[in-house]
Amino acid sequence: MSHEAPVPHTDSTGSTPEAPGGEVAARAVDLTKVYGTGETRVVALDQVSVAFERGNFTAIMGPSGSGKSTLMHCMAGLDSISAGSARLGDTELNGLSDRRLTQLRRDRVGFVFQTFNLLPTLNALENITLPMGIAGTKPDREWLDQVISTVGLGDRLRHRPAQLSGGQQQRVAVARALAGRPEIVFADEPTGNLDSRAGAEILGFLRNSVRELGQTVVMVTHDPVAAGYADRAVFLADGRVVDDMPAPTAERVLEHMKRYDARGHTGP
Ligand SMILES: Nc1ncnc2c1ncn2[C@@H]1O[C@H](COP(=O)(O)OP(=O)(O)OP(=O)(O)O)[C@@H](O)[C@H]1O
Repeated sequence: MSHEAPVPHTDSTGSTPEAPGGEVAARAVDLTKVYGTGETRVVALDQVSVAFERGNFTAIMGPSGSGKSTLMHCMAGLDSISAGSARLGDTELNGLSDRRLTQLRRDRVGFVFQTFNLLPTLNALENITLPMGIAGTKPDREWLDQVISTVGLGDRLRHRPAQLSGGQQQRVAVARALAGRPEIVFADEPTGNLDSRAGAEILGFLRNSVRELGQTVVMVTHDPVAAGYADRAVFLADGRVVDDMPAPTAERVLEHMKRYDARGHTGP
């Protein structure tokens, strides 16, 4: 196997109450994000501390406006941080220049978006390998084959996005996110534009990428069924972490959401 693809770092920041297991892939400590000033000031994240364990599949849940996407964007280096710390491996993101953040996203993070975000003029395989082309790294053939077979794209690699169903396009996006063997994959409502069957397939692939390929996945979702595929569900409300559920099932997540809504977000 070639060693040109980025290999996950092996720093051992250890187990903490915020990451109930082994090594930590990404960690927020007292992470605060404020948008705007004066009357338009919004505290989107209010001293959030959470750690995402390596080789784990975490769902971030919470009502609309609770800060899910903001947390993901700050942890992925897509948005700046107002106060506190966000670390990817042992790299502190707070204070990194735009250039370093761009490099970090390119080399160490995989992304899956609700809207697939594929380039229409490229075929599936070209879309999958494009980020590596930009980064100047050569695909690790064995890993790439494994990823492509995991997401079941073998006979569709020469098709362009318009010739693929939504579910197939999202499979390409998942393969693209995994192709560079990133330290962490962030998925923002990855099944939001799919019917339940295609959604289940994508969630199965994300879960397999964790179980079989050892990847680390953090997924923002509104959907209790989607959260049921994860190893852990972290619940946000009003910019704070309000609950942390190991081994979530769709039923328990739904029950939690009902209970929490019934309390009107007033805390435990
Ligand atoms: N660029 C921005 N400028 C100003 N306020 C913002 C910005 N982005 C998010 N916010 C505000 O921050 C808060 C958290 O937003 P965020 O998008 O993180 O929530 P969310 O939980 O992902 O919501 P949804 O489920 O609706 O996507 C909201 O009050 C939102 O209005």
